[in-house]
Amino acid sequence: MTRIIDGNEIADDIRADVKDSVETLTEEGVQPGLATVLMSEDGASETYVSMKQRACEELGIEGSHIEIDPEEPAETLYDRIDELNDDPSVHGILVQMPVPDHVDKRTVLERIAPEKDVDGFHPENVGRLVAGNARYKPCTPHGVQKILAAEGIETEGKDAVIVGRSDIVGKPMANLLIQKAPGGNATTTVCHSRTDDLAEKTRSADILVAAAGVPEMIDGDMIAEGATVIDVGVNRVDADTEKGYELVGDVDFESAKERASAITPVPGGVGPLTIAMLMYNTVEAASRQSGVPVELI
Ligand SMILES: Nc1nc(=O)c2c([nH]1)NC[C@@H]1CN(c3ccc(C(=O)N[C@@H](CCC(=O)O)C(=O)O)cc3)C=[N+]21
Repeated sequence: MTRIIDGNEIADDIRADVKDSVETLTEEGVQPGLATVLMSEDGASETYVSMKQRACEELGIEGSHIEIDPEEPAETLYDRIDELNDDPSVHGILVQMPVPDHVDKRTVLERIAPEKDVDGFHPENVGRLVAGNARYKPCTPHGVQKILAAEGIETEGKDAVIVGRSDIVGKPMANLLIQKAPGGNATTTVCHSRTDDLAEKTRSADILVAAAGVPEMIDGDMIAEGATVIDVGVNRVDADTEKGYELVGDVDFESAKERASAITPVPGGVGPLTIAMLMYNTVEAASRQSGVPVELI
């Protein structure tokens, strides 16, 4: 029987643990704070940012939110980042991606103080991750590791295939899976839009991570019998629903579940973990910046 992985349940356990650590910090007079910055009128981005703020509220993390009109000059965003860097009540800063075209993404990522970069996207933090000395593991790949651990899926010695080479999922996922560390030690292949014979590669996977951002591009015949399938895709496709869209993954769930031994659904798979790990990183940031130790698993 194929196991349908319940991401909400795994995220709940992590959030409970994070909440305990928030209490430890607040008892010591440290109120963990996360600032989110949105410079976009995109509906999906607005939804994700409000979900992050709601998660803060639930866990007792002080959430603050800044919205910048996407027509504003890039300097407005850079200035706000500087202010947040200098604000001791803010331990974590997240600038929701994507930013408008006239804003230089690299400048944004480099402007955030590395200690407050709870996304783990600052080049210093990327470098540390690659060197096996991560400060904050990027939320989505970290969440995928938590799913595999919670489900008892061994990575060591296994063939892991990632489809997608983005800076926020594909590349850090590959780095975590090849690390000489628990949740790593996998033989890791990264595929992308220029890969010859993608299906041949995906069929060789014991663990397949789909993170290309292309709706339902991975179907059952691209998956080995008994593989673990982790679907990172969150694609909004037009549909005759109340919201006017339907959320679909990068995996064709119906055909994939006939072959996989375990599979994450969309929604309710990786997404909830992304938010839980953001809370986790924020608490870690507050602990490091205050010197008050916490125990996070
Ligand atoms: N600086 C930055 N950091 C991010 O972490 C970041 C970002 N920019 N830009 C966009 C992506 C996307 N992302 C998601 C988070 C949660 C869900 C999530 O919880 N999804 C729910 C459903 C949500 C819905 O109903 O739309 C689920 O899969 O069950 C999805 C996607 C974070 N991102």
